[in-house]
Amino acid sequence: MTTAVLGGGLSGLSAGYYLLRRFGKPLTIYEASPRVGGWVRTENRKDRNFIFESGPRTIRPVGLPGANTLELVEELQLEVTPIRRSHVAARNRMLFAKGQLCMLPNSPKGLFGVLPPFTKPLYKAILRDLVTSSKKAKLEDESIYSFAERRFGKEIADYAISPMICGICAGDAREISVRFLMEGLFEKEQKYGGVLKGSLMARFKDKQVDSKKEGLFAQEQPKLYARALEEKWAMYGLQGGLEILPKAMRKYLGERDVSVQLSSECRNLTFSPSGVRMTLREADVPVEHVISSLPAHKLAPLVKQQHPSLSAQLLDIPYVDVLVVNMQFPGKLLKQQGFGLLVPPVEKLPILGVIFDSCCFEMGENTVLTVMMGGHWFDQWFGDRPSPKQILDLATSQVQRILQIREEPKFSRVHTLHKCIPQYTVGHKRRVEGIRNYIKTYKLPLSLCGAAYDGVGINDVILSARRQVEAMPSS
Ligand SMILES: Cc1cc2nc3c(=O)[nH]c(=O)nc-3n(C[C@H](O)[C@H](O)[C@H](O)COP(=O)(O)OP(=O)(O)OC[C@H]3O[C@@H](n4cnc5c(N)ncnc54)[C@H](O)[C@@H]3O)c2cc1C
Ligand SMILES: C=Cc1c2[nH]c(c1C)Cc1[nH]c(c(CCC(=O)O)c1C)Cc1[nH]c(c(C)c1CCC(=O)O)Cc1[nH]c(c(C)c1C=C)C2
Repeated sequence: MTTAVLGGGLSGLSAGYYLLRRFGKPLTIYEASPRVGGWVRTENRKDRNFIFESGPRTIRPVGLPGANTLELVEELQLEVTPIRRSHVAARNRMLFAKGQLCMLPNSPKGLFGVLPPFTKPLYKAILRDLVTSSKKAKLEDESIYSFAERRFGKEIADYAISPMICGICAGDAREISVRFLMEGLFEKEQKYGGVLKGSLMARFKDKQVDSKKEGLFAQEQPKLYARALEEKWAMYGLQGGLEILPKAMRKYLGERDVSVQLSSECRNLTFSPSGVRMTLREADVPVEHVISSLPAHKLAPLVKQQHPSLSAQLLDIPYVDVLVVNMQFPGKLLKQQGFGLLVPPVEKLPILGVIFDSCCFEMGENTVLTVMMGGHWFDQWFGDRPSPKQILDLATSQVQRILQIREEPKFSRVHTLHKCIPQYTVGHKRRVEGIRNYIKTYKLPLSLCGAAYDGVGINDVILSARRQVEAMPSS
């Protein structure tokens, strides 16, 4: 079968990897830009011993999706930089709220004291879940904010859940589906009438799903995953930065005669009983099957001519813009060590959070920080399109205020990431089912993977590619 993959981000490259493994060639990946990696982009300043990441920097080695990524990392023989659970970057996460930097609890003991910005011990929120019955009619979906407020109270919704949502999808918890982050908890509540009750009952009643049962790994779990469990990794990066991963995937595929065509934007897809005609800038290419890893809003115009309703459904998945400002300061300037800080949206500040890169990874005598801004609130703060200098000045002044750093950054970068993170708003699961049902009903030789559908993290987009390849007919 001749197959084409659209997009050379992590999901498209993964689709190429799994297609090669399952079907062999011929196989081509078409990428619109002149590089692979999509949102994964590293600037490695070897000369000064620091790294700027404008996209992701860490991966979680958790569960089946985490094990799957580690299998790939192992196959590509990449050098990992583990961050163990005992590491300061794994233990310390902060909030900037009510005018102060607040450490989030990192052990069960922390649930019993009153830790700012919270005004009550956190165990009370858990008790509230135990005594609150699920009297409401059974819900198909709701916002993660309303779920958290219902079960744990407004304070938890504002100061724990809302910033966490910012730190994953730069979104507003009042709009994001509870299924995005808490599918398991939501289902337990709906089934057993409470999150805690549900978790306990499920231990006895529900079957455990493990990677072997799902048949993902032929023999046993990947060695690197076993190492991550044994060494208690909380997360990991890659030596040289995360862009090493897409670069290594491209090399791996190239060495096996898979063509990765850069600067090759697909402009239209025409479906017929014999397959798909892909319109590129200079040629039309017929193939039997297409796997699209494109953001939903980029795939929509390609199918609009023949399938306007599919196109409209794809456009119903919203995206947000994020501003990323990387900064380097000579010397060790941070008074508090940790992964970073998040700013709860109720604080109404112009930043979403700051990552302490030089705490996560060894960067010599440098302080490296990444400030993230915009997201759901992009237009509110940046609607009048400030210049890169104005954005840098704003980020610097926030960092100086919050972290009491007096210096100006020596090196910096400002990136505007347009429509970089999809928002799994209430009803997302239904929308994705609708899109996939349409494709099935019209028997389109099209599979969809990537961040738009089945999870926004690196593990999710790699696994989504694998699942789509496995679901393809064998001839
Ligand atoms: C700021 C930020 C921080 C993040 N941090 C983390 C993190 O810490 N941990 C984590 O796990 N995840 C993180 N993520 C998420 C992670 O980066 C994404 O899940 C992942 O990169 C998405 O990969 P993808 O292949 O699905 O999509 P993309 O990276 O969007 O790739 C799609 C590709 O398709 C190409 N394309 C578009 N249109 C066309 C066309 N018409 N024809 C051909 N090609 C086309 C694009 O150029 C692009 O290369 C972060 C994301 C962002 C934005
Ligand atoms: C402030 C903006 C953002 C920060 N990171 C991201 C945004 C939009 C993007 C992002 N971060 C994570 C993921 C992957 C989720 C997954 O499925 O693995 C994505 C897409 C990881 C992550 N980072 C934080 C949390 C709570 C998570 C979820 C998983 C985990 O618990 O490790 C915290 C966090 N993110 C940012 C900051 C400043 C921060 C906290 C201190 C930036």
